[in-house]
Amino acid sequence: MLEAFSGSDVRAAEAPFLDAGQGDALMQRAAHALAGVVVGLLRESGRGTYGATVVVLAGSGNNGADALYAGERLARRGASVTAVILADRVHEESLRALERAGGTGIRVDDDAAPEDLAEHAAAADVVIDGILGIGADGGLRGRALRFVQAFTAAAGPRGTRSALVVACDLPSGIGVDDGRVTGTVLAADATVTFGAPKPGLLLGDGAAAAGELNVVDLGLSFSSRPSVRSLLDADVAALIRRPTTQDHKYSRGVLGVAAGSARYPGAAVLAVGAALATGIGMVRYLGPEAVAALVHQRSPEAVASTGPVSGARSQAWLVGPGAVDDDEQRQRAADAIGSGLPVVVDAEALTQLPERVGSHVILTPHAGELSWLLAARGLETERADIESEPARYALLAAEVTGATVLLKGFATTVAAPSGALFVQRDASPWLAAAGSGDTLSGIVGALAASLAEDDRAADRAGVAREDLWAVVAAAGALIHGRAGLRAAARGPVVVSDLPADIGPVIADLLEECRPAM
Ligand SMILES: NC(=O)C1=CN([C@@H]2O[C@H](COP(=O)(O)OP(=O)(O)OC[C@H]3O[C@@H](n4cnc5c(N)ncnc54)[C@H](OP(=O)(O)O)[C@@H]3O)[C@@H](O)[C@H]2O)[C@@H](O)CC1
Ligand SMILES: [K+]
Repeated sequence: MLEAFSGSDVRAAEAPFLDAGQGDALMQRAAHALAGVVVGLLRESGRGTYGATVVVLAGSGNNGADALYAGERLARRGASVTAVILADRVHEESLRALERAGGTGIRVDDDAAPEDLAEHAAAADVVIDGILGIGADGGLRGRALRFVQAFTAAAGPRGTRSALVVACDLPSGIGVDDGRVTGTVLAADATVTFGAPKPGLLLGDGAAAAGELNVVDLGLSFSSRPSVRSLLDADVAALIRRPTTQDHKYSRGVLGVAAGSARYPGAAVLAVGAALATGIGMVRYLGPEAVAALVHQRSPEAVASTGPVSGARSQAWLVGPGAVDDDEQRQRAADAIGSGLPVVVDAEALTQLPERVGSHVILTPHAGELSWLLAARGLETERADIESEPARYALLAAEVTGATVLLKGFATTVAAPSGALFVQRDASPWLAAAGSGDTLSGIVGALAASLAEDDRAADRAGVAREDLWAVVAAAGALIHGRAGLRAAARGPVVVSDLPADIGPVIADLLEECRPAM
């Protein structure tokens, strides 16, 4: 699991080392790891370190020092290293170390035009961004801002430029703790972050600016809970409940699905198909006969009924997808939410939510639905506000409803009422299509049903019991995103074909994490 800690948490964790006089040792470890990543990237790109041109951008703080010491190491391996000092002050010892190793330092003053140096940097093999680290306060300003703008104009945007940009700790210009980019940012191809990822590397525009994330373990220990977490494959594999020889269809999990309506029958087909592909013992479908007939064409194993929730024994429920203008589906949604069982509440069923529920109720709104949900509780917000600060509003919604909130988007944000926050960025942009959310809710519903009676699930996932449903939702987002990526490798994603990719995604996760025999 990637666990991000705020800048102040990292400083607190670092304090005992500084008190013990080990600050320089930490810095050297950071520089060593940073240089190692640069060497690896140069090797991968076929350029090699010897003779490579490297430009180190150095700000006034220790972030600049890390980058300069990394430059020193690269100079010792034969790279031609130039440091561009973009502040009045610089960590002098690290600059001298670089110069002793054969590198050159250039101090940029306020009168200097940054264009020529920016062109030199744009033509380099590697640019190391040591302008701002966790000491960043607001967006880039002054000389650093002018230089980054000139560099971007000369080099072109990431993806088209020839120089590889490697961010030291974090890309300069992102909010350390929220990932917000209010002005200019130096988007990186790779980020080497020290001690722990910072929240800004997992959230919003900051995550996009970070490129490939490398986390360097400095042996820091944290007393606080992480601000944000992202599940990795091994976490999802550990969470998934594998069938045993003792299992039968009921013990593997039964998901009740009250989805679809005369107006939107397809949502039921998509949700049921995705749930079955995720791997459960049974789906009980509740809804109109005509919709059930359609569900059966695609998923003949679903057990269908037109009856109420009370007559359909399940371990978890999924309510809402496509259930529009249908009083019976509305009633089923209300009953399922009140059942005490884990329940995924999507789309239309969000209107059935009582004032307060528990974390076993998993809401899956998009930004527009979340805006409505908050407004219904007296909290007026624009959809655009939610899109620019998804974590903040998902947490707010979890706090005021008591539910687990999965906010849909390219990055999926999951907030628990405890304040725990998960972000998953596993999706393909091709997944932004009608019906995609129905498949996501089916996956999350299936995971919830299979884990509802599994007392060890939270331990396996490494989270507090109260945050289990947030992990389940985040795991669903990972599986959904991976299925989308798999499908997109063949071309534009057809959502009704997505279940065919869910099974192989789960097989890959389990295979990769199979314990050695
Ligand atoms: N913690 C750890 O475990 C370890 C930390 N390590 C490293 O230390 C780094 C943190 O170093 P740090 O504290 O010196 O802060 P850092 O970000 O380099 O510089 C801040 C200075 O920049 C300036 N400035 C601020 N905002 C600005 C803006 N918007 N635009 C322009 N300038 C701005 C401001 O200076 P001022 O302008 O006030 O003179 C401020 O003082 C950390 O990221 C990691 O790399 C590792 O070595 C090992 C282990
Ligand atoms: K940086």
